[in-house]
Amino acid sequence: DGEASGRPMLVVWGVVLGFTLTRVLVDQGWIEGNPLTVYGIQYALAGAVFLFGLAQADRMMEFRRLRDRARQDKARVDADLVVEQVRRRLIEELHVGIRGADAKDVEWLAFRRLLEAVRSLVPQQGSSVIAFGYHGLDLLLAEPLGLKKEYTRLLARRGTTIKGLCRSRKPVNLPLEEIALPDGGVVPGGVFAVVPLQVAKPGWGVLLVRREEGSAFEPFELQLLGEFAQVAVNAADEAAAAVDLRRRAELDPLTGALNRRAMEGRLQASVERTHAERRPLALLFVDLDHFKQVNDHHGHGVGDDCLRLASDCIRRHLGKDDLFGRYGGEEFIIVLPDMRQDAARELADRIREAIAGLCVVGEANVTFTVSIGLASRLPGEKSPRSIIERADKALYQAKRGGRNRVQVASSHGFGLEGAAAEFL
Ligand SMILES: Nc1nc2c(ncn2[C@@H]2O[C@H](COP(=O)(O)OP(=O)(O)OP(=O)(O)O)[C@@H](O)[C@H]2O)c(=O)[nH]1
Repeated sequence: DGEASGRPMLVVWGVVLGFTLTRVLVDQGWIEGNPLTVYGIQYALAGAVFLFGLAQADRMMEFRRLRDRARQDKARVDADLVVEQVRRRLIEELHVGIRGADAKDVEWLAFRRLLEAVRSLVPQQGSSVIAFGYHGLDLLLAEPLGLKKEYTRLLARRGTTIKGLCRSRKPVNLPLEEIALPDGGVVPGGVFAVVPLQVAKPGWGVLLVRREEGSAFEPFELQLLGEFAQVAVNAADEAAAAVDLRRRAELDPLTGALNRRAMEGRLQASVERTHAERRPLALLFVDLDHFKQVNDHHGHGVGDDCLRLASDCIRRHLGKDDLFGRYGGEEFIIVLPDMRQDAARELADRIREAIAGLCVVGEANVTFTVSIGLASRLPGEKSPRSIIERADKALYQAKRGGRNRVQVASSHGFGLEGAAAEFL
């Protein structure tokens, strides 16, 4: 550039030099004077000054252009840096925040983190994540506090449109008019960035980001939202898979009951908690009667079916805080925290009766029964071992007493007879 603007100046200075020589020759009388030979030097100098000014203006403009471009580049780099920082923070938070979280909280936590991240990146009036059938959840709604109602209404009115847009799997702008409802509520309006979540079918999910009407999201914003949503979905998928793996490692594959190791850990915690809170706890030892005969007469497959049926039946009788584990081949333990002995006995009887009514349908219809030993945590008792021992003894008595019955353990001989029988 410098070379290009320098060339005309060189020519002009050459012309000035030429006219200076001509003037000298005129002054010496060697050539004839006329306006060109006498004043040519002034014309050439004026031209030189004009061209110099032009070149300077050019340089100035070029300088401004470069400065503006540098500013834009810096702004872009700064913005990219902010995006990367937020992305890194989101990944870290997802990694730390949802690992080890309760299985039921994993998705919700991941999407709350996502909403916080996009709020700091994309100017908006509010955002929410809505997902159906994701990881087996009916409906998952993560939204800023206090806006649950609005988003629920939005879903009721615009759910089909939003779901339809999710099919394209690409983030898009969706302008929506606000709807005033007869009950005084409103369905929020504005421009919505509809960002489909890549979740396994038949589930579907969307990140919705709202802005005032007339301020559509730029393509780079939509792309950013799509990328961040994907980061959160991946993290939620991984965390849910890890939870699933942990859960499976605790379950008995045949019956789906807790395996013995997991059961012992949970039982210990449950006994300690009820001891600390001075609450009752009942434990049932359940054993299938004459199970060897079932196996011998009908085969191991039918025996397995009996174990599965009995387990499903027991589970149907339990609450969400009760524990159910397979303790041995055909032995199960049921832990009923916060349940007094009377109630536990009634429950045990209901389970016994229900199992007696089961039937494995096959070549022969096989019915079977269970015997149950019941023991309660005694006041002051904080270890599961003695409770299991008592329940086991009671089970033995139930077997000796003719099977298909519930036997309540006696607390005699455990040195706790004197303690208040407050849980019994
Ligand atoms: N089909 C099947 N059988 C099992 C499994 N685990 C243990 N068993 C069988 O369970 C039977 C337990 O028999 P026993 O301990 O003699 O007791 P029982 O025949 O049930 O007699 P009582 O308990 O005295 O009523 C054995 O035959 C085991 O082979 C299993 O996973 N599947």
